[in-house]
Amino acid sequence: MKSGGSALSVRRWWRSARFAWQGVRDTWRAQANFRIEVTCAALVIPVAAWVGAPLAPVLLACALVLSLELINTALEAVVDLASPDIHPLARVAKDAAAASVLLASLGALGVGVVEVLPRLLQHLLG
Ligand SMILES: Nc1ncnc2c1ncn2[C@@H]1O[C@H](COP(=O)(O)OP(=O)(O)OP(=O)(O)O)[C@@H](O)[C@H]1O
Repeated sequence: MKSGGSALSVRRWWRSARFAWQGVRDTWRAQANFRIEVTCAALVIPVAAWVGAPLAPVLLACALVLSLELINTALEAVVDLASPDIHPLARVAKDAAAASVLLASLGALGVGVVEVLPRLLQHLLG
């Protein structure tokens, strides 16, 4: 891990952003769940804006789910590297990481049900 150079270096920041974007692309290719979550976010955010729902909780919920899916993918890769064979600790690590995504997804669903769904129904029916 290199952290030298000025904190204000645009070149350093751009280099880090390119690596981060590569992580998003790798996860998009490898993880069907990530593709589903990105699709849900891309649908829900414009709908939330359209019906006048508060955008901050919706954006935060989407960011949380996608971020945890990226971390879950990173952890799976590290576990597969460190423990290609079956090991109880590898199972604990992978299951806990998967549980974090599940919990965030349930929270995001709750935000959608509380903040977006009633306004959407009002727009469509009212
Ligand atoms: N090395 C291992 N040792 C023990 N159990 C493992 C190991 N690798 C995977 N598992 C078990 O199998 C499950 C699925 O693991 P896998 O690596 O296939 O993730 P996945 O199906 O790609 O998960 P996700 O849907 O979150 O991407 C894990 O949650 C864990 O319970």
